[in-house]
Formats: sequence, structure tokens, C-alpha cells
Amino acid sequence: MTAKGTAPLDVEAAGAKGDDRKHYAREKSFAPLGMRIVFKDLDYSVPSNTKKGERAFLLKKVAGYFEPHQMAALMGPSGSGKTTLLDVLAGRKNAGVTEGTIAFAGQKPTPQFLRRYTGYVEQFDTLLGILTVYEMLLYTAEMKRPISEPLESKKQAVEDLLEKLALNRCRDVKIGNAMAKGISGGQAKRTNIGIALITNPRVLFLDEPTSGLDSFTSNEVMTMVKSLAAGGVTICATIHSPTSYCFSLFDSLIMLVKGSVVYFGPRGHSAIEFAQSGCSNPKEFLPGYNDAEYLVDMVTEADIAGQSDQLADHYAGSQLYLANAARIDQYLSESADVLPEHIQKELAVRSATVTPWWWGLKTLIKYRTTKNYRDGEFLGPRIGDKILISLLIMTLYLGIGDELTDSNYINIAAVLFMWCTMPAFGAAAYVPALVLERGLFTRERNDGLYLVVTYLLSKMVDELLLTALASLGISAYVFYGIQLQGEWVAFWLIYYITLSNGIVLAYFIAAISPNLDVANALLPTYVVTLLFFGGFLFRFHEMPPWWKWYSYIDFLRYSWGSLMVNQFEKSNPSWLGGTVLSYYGLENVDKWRNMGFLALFFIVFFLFALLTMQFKKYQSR
Ligand SMILES: Nc1ncnc2c1ncn2[C@@H]1O[C@H](COP(=O)(O)OP(=O)(O)OP(=O)(O)O)[C@@H](O)[C@H]1O
Repeated sequence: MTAKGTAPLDVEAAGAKGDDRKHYAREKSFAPLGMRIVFKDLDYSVPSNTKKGERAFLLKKVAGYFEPHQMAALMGPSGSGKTTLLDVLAGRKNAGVTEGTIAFAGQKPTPQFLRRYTGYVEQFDTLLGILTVYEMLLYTAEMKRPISEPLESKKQAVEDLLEKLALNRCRDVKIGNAMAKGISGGQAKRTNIGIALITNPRVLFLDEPTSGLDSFTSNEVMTMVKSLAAGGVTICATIHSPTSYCFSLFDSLIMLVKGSVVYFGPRGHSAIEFAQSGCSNPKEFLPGYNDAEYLVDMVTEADIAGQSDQLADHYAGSQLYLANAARIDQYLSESADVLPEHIQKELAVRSATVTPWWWGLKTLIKYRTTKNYRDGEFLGPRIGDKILISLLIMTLYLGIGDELTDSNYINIAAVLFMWCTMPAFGAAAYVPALVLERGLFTRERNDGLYLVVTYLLSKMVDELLLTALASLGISAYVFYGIQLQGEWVAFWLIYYITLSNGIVLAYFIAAISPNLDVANALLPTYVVTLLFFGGFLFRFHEMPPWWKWYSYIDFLRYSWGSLMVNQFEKSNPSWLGGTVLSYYGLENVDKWRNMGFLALFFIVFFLFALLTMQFKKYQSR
């Protein structure tokens, strides 16, 4: 049953089984039905920063509703709680306590519901600089639209979006970043809106959609957003200082001061008159002011003058409040839209993503790995350092590997030691990939694009494929150039597994570090501790008993040990090799078992990184 006066959920567009063509036809049309959002007695509190042991109420008994086909503005002085209200309604809060009632088309929204039917445009653009606008939208479409939908249909949806958002002119321009400029600010904002629209949401939340844009671009962006409302979408945007034109596009307005509603009603002169009547000495409407500017200035001045409670009481005692409260109660008392069974089933799936993990991995590789492999900035730090250092090692120790005299074995032990410390130190190159991408990762996770494990696996694929190829070449010229003994395959494999450990260790350090500075300090510090316990600088059997345990959890010990065994186990004369190995306490070491231990280290570091990224709150909001 559909509630009277309530726009029904667009159940057909949500994908009736066996009727895919109809479903995609509806999805393609950018006229999805919106839904009414009603909220009442909303409190949101967090532990206070200012008063220890107390709670700070950032929203106090906030009530209102947003209608489909309409655009609502959240306004108020800076710090009044606009973004907080938007986040609470959109289910984006991961800290604090929310109390009160929220209903979307009569339903209590679950995370699955919000992901399926709402889009959220963050204030700051989080885009992938290596992709073009078209690729960015198609990548998101592949991640967020059902995998049963044919690629052609997703491409068509992206084409429609490019058209709608007037992005066709820059569709093939690389997005770029602060250093290598690509698309303009307005185009980036519209691409961000496109990302939120890729699933044809029924509700669109926008946080400061015009911030950082010039007035022309602001007007352009908001006109486009308004056209979505005209198509039926329910729109709610926080907005600071809109141009007069932008402000005229809004239908309703919620004005907040210190977390309380001081006005909720239509935008327009009635809002100004209402706010004026609530202030003791309302500011004069000077020539040159626009309505929005004047409204915000007036309540900000009143707030500064200590009249915030007076403003809230003025609204709470008004006829407008009573009318709004009656309307809210009426909407909440109406029965909720009954969702058809297949939609209920879809929403009951407790998966954090729309597509399964393997699809996410495939898509990440398709769009990101392939681009990275064509990007000099990505390849340079990953291969360049290895080529340089390995050339140095090879030319410095050229041809000494088969000279097994007792004066030379220390040189060989040293070069093998350097060979396995190099990947551990080189791990620093892998830290930024994770730390600098944190904003994007958080946004894409909130949007339900992928699971943490999918993201981490794709990063590993990025690095491990590349290092597998590079390490084959590098280890060949080092092994044969120095004329080392033993098996080349073992020499390469030990290097490769050590390098993989370095990479996953870098990811773990990046995951636990709050920023790049901490990660850059932590990684070399840890690696230096590993050097002492690797067995070359200090022999195992001579280590003090209170430090011996550390050598067992030092992966370099296993790398260097197996490299030494590979070199000396079949030496000629055989007694010399045996003597060297027993000198370092390596006489009972099995190189393959050591490689097994290295693989275990890899798994443990991977799990540590995964658990940290899964549970650490990178963004508290
Ligand atoms: N732990 C806390 N203790 C006390 N006050 C807090 C705490 N956390 C946030 N606040 C306050 O809550 C308010 C809500 O911030 P919010 O970002 O929602 O405001 P806003 O209206 O969107 O501001 P702006 O327009 O500047 O973006 C701010 O005034 C902030 O100082």
C-alpha cells in the first residue's frame, strides 16, 4: 500500500526479476521518483571536546521534512550543525549517538536502503586523478550497478550522465590532481555529482556543492541539480553563501543555529520576515545584500549577540512550528510504503557492497592497475631504485661469487645481506599509495564500492605483478654478474618473497600511521631494528638471551639465511661452505623451509594491514 500523498518507491526501477529490459529502460531515464524524508526530535550528541565528561548536543530536537521534486537548503552560521544534520540523515555518521525518528518513504532506513536509494556528494572532491571523466563514471558504474546489467547498458547510463551534467566536452580529459592539473573545479564538482547519480538515487544529499566555485559555475551546477529535482529526486543541500540565483532555485529552507531549528518553511521573503521577528535588533537589509546573505548574516549576528536560544524559542512558539509539527505527525502516522518482496530481499542482503568482492577486484584491476602500469610516476619509484642499486651491487661485487677463499666469504655474505635489506628499505616507495589515497578510499568505502579486502588485494596485485617481472630481470644480472653459486631460481624467489614482505609491511605501516610523516619515520626505524637481528651483523648464537626472541620474528633472518644456504650448501671445496654456514649458525637451515616462513610473514603482515584498515576509523564524523 502506498501512503497517501507519499511518493512511492520506484520499485520497478529497483530491478524486478526477469524483467531486466524494463528495469534498465527505467534506470536510464533520469526521472526517477524521489521519496519523502521526514525527521522528528532528532538529537545528535558526542563526548564534548570542551567540557570533560559531558556530552555536546550538536543537534537538538531537529524536525522537518523534504519532499520529492523539491530542493531543500540547510543554512545557518558556520558550525551551526548543517553538515551534522546532513550526515545524520544520510546515515554517514560513524561516531556519536543519534536519537529520534527518521523515515524515508515511511521506512526506517537501513544502511542497505540508504546505499540503494540515496547519493551523497561530499564537499571535497575525491576522484581518481589517473582516470578520465568518462572512465571515472564508468568505473563507478561497474562497481555500483548490478553485475547482471550488461556493460553496454552501463555505458549508456554514463553517456546519459555526461549529457545531463554537461561533461561531454571534457569526457576524455584526465581528472588530474593538485600537481598535474586536469579538469576544472566545476567539472570536478559535476563529476562528483555524477558519481552520486550513477545508481539513479531517489534522494541526493549535497554538502556545500558550490564551495570553491565561481558564481557562474555555481549557478551552472545548481541549475543542473535543480533539473534533477524537477525529474523527481528529493534534494537536500547544505549551502553557505549562494548567489541570489542559486538561492532562488531552492524550494524550502531549514535554518539552524547552534544545532536547533530557528526556521523551517518556504524560502523567500517569509523566511526573512520570520527571522527578523525573532531577533531583538535585526540587522538592516542594506542595498547590495541578497536574501541568503542577509538571512545568514542576521542570524549569525544574533547568535554572536547571545540570542541563539531566543531564536530557537521564537520558532518553537510560532504558528509555523505548529503547522510543521502537525504535518510531520501526519506524515509519520501514514503507513509506510510496502516494498515488494524482491526489493525486501535485495535490501535484506547484509553485504556492504552491491557487487561481490571478485567483481570489485576485477574492476579495480581493469581501471586502476592498467592505468598505473602506463604511468611513469607510478613505475619510476617502484622499479628505478631497484635497477640502480642492483646495478651498483652487480658492478661492485662483479665476479666474486665463485671465489671461495676464506678472505672472500665475508664479501659474499655481505652482498647477500645487502640483497635482502634492499627490498625492506625500498618498501618506503609503497607507503604513499595507501596514505595519500585515504580520502578516496574512505569515500568509496562509504559509497559501498568495495570491501577492504578487495581494495587491499587489488593493491597487492598492482605491486606484486610488477615486482615479479622486474625482479626476474634484476636478479638474473646480479646472480650471473657476481657469479653467485647455488640455484638462480631460489635466489630470485627469496628476493621476490622478501620484496613482497617489504610491500605488505609498508601497507601495514601505512595503515596504522595517521599520516605520511609518521609512516615515513616508522618504516625505516623498524627496518633498522631488523638489520641487527638478521644474523650477519650479530651472529645468532652470540646474541644476548633477552634479545634472541627478536631474531625469530625478523623476516630478514629467514631471507639472508636461505640466501647463504643457497650460496654455500654445494660449495667447492665443500668444507669451506660448511664452515661458513656453521660460523653464522646456519648449518641446520633448510632454505625452502625458510622461504615457507617468509610466506607466513607475508600472510601475517597482510592480515595485520587488513584488520587495521577494516577497524581503524580514518575519518571520524
Ligand atoms: N566533540 C565536540 N564537542 C563540542 N563541539 C563539537 C564537537 N564536535 C563538533 N562540535 C561542534 O559541532 C558543530 C557542528 O559542526 P558542523 O560541521 O555540522 O557545522 P556546519 O554548520 O556544517 O559548519 P560549516 O558551515 O562551518 O561547515 C561545530 O560548531 C563544532 O565545533
